[in-house]
Amino acid sequence: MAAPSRPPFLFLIPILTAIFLYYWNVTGQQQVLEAYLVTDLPGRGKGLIATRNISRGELILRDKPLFVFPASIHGSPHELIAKHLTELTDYQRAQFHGLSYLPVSSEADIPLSIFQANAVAAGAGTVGLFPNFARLNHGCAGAFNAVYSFREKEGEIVVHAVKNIAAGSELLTTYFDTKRPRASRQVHLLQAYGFSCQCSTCSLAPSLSTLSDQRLEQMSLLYQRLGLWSSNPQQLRKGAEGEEAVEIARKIWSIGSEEGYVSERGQLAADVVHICLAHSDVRAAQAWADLAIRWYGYELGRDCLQIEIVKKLIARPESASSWARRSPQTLPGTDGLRE
Ligand SMILES: C[S@@+](CC[C@H](N)C(=O)[O-])C[C@H]1O[C@@H](n2cnc3c(N)ncnc32)[C@H](O)[C@@H]1O
Repeated sequence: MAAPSRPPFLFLIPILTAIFLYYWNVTGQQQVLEAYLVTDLPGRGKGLIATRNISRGELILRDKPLFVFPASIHGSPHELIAKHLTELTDYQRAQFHGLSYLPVSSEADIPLSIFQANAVAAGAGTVGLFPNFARLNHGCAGAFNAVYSFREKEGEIVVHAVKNIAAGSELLTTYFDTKRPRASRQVHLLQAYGFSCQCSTCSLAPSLSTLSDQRLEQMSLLYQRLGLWSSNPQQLRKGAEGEEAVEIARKIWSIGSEEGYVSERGQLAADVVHICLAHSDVRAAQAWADLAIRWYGYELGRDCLQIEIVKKLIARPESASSWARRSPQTLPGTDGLRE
């Protein structure tokens, strides 16, 4: 009996599959899907575990909100949440009800408690509930390895790795500014989120914890001093001047490296760009701009708006609002700063 003839295009199937898988990998789509799994973790509900090594700067997840709210509302938050819930699909409602919440005195309070335990800022004056992102647990100071940011244009939240993360490690973001001592962080986390933090920074031995507290407090004070800098000479508010201001930024950077606190660095470097431009030092401004672009890329993604702004600024320094507003000075660059 003659063998049934096979359609001539069948041989294309494995080739097309290989091309598809290659494209899937190369574009990073697969990486986004497979970078983590959601699992139960003892004493912390659910959390995200890396399923493979993740490199600093990788996009870990992106998420659309189930719904968003104005940050301050006039009516009853219960009613507003109830209204939003009726507008969700069954699947979305199940996602919402599956999220964690703080202890409540009555069942009717559960939706609000879910919202309070999980919602985050979603642009100016707005908070949103992002169902996949909401599974991300918290780590303080040197313990968190991922940061989130809201993309106005896409209306979604994105999470990027700010450290290299080994397969099997938990992905942790930070719920608030943890540049403060352990005791104060613990009080805040217990009140606002109902847990006693056991992250690697909170679990340091007492002597190391004291050193960590000192570093974090110092970082915070230095940020305050840097915040007093103004490009406008009429607004001298006890702020550090030129070289001193840049040295403060360098000190913040170094303490951050020691502590393992490697966040907000894109913004820090971008602030120094303005200081350098105010003192007409384009060479130093360029060095800080390079650093800002690199760190914004890690923290917010290489396609973020902040990078566009820095690039435009450094391409036409004279167009900056801070340009040459202070006396010309040669300022410190970025040499010797550790990653
Ligand atoms: C936004 S949710 C995070 C996901 C949550 N674990 C879950 O099961 O859906 C916030 C809640 O997670 C828990 N959580 C977050 N970080 C934690 C940590 N480091 N240690 C213990 N519990 C934590 C707390 O119960 C907190 O109220």
